[in-house]
Amino acid sequence: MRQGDTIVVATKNAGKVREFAHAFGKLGLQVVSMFDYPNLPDVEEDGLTFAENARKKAKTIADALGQPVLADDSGLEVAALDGAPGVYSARYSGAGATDERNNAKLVEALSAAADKRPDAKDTLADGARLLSDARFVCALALYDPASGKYTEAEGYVAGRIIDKPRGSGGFGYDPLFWLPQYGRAMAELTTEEKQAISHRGGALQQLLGRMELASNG
Ligand SMILES: O=c1[nH]c(=O)c2ncn([C@@H]3O[C@H](COP(=O)(O)OP(=O)(O)OP(=O)(O)O)[C@@H](O)[C@H]3O)c2[nH]1
Ligand SMILES: [Mg+2]
Repeated sequence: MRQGDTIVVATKNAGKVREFAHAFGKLGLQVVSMFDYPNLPDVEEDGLTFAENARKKAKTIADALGQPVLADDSGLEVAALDGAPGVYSARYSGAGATDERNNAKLVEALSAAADKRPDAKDTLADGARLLSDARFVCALALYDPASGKYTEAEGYVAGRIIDKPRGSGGFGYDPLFWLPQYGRAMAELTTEEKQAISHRGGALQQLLGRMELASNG
């Protein structure tokens, strides 16, 4: 990829588009997403892993457009829920899921069991309860239809789920994702700060390294 080039990201998530536009913008690359292309096929995200779904989204859209495409499949794994909602994070609260409904369902699911667990006794200064350990996972896949090859990367960030939302940045579960080492929720970080520590930022750093290696032969 060269300065001034465009990179296609196979996503319909405005929060992801914002984060990718920020990251690639710093490299002089412009991001376009599925919002910019009408008539693209729908991709059924039926994989059992983030990586599988990311590969499927990238390949379906890359084959349709006849050019390389990047896809992101990501989600939240909550320890007290045995890793749920995981690959179902976007649809956790069922048909017509929204970030608000997903967050409400998460707090409800955790609050019920929280009293029984020692790791759920901690509270923040404002009285918010820390309900469970959790992590965000992000799998990235870049597919090039000309070579038939994938370049892939995965990133993680650990935190804890709180029972009262904080901050207005980011998207999804960010207001409930407490970062003990920063003393803030993910939604209280700027895009720049989130990029530096997030699952998506980490995966992207790794992917860029692999793309450079690939293009250097
Ligand atoms: O608080 C969050 N901060 C993040 O940084 C983050 N990254 C992922 N998620 C959650 O996981 C789902 C992804 O599911 P997902 O990868 O299928 O994406 P999506 O369906 O929203 O869009 P698309 O890219 O598939 O079009 C999202 O909807 C969110 O609920 C996040 N939540
Ligand atoms: Mg999706």
